[in-house]
Amino acid sequence: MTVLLAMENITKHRQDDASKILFERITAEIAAGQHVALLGGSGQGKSTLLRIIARLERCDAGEIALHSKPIAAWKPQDWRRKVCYVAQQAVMLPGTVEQNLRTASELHGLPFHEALAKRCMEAVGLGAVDWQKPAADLSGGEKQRTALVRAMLLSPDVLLLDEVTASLDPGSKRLVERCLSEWAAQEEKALIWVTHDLEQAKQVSDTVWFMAEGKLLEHCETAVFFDCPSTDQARRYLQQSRKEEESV
Ligand SMILES: Nc1ncnc2c1ncn2[C@@H]1O[C@H](COP(=O)(O)OP(=O)(O)OP(=O)(O)O)[C@@H](O)[C@H]1O
Repeated sequence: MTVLLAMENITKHRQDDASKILFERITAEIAAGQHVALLGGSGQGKSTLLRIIARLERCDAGEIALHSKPIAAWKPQDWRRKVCYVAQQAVMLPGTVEQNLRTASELHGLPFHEALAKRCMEAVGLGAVDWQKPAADLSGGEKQRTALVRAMLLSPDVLLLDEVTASLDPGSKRLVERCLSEWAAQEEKALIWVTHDLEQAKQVSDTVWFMAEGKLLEHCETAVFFDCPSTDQARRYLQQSRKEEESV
């Protein structure tokens, strides 16, 4: 297994109280083609960790490297092309859908692959969307999927997905899961999914990273995590999540 991205002892303090730790000493690696579900209760810092990996926020201590090269040795723009973050609330750039799809590639000096963009839009269920429509007029779920396609067109080595299907209907959600999983498998891309949907985590990941009490408490194969988690915290988290799912 060739390590693509490595984190060592990543620590972050709380933004509202810098004397308190949000999480500490997170050490983990991800390889090309590996699909991680990053799980944990609300407020553990999962999104913060993704944003640190995406270089949108700084950690307070620790090291991150991509292809064995430390983050500080990369130009920020090069890092952000290879490690893309898709937020839960998709942010559209001003202009049309087409401009949104084109701009990311152009900003990074990459050619725009129109045929690939069309295939990806179709694969996520947006084949009928008018590319000349202002992106601001898309629905929340359409913006979310357009943002995903925009990120995939950059062909990042690591795609960071922050609850990206939370606003989608079940059919669109399945399309996105399938599209991302197939794309990642074909291209040997690494995915890190933050999700509260345990069924989704089982389906899309081969590895679970579980955060609780400010630490990465479990780091194991997905089946092992769900069948026999090794910590009480993970057992409680799974029980609680299943109860919540049953009550919906
Ligand atoms: N920009 C910010 N300014 C201040 N506090 C923030 C900011 N972003 C996150 N936080 C705080 O950091 C903590 C961790 O938030 P984060 O969103 O990373 O957790 P999470 O595990 O992803 O939560 P959830 O599952 O609810 O999305 C929370 O207490 C949150 O309020």
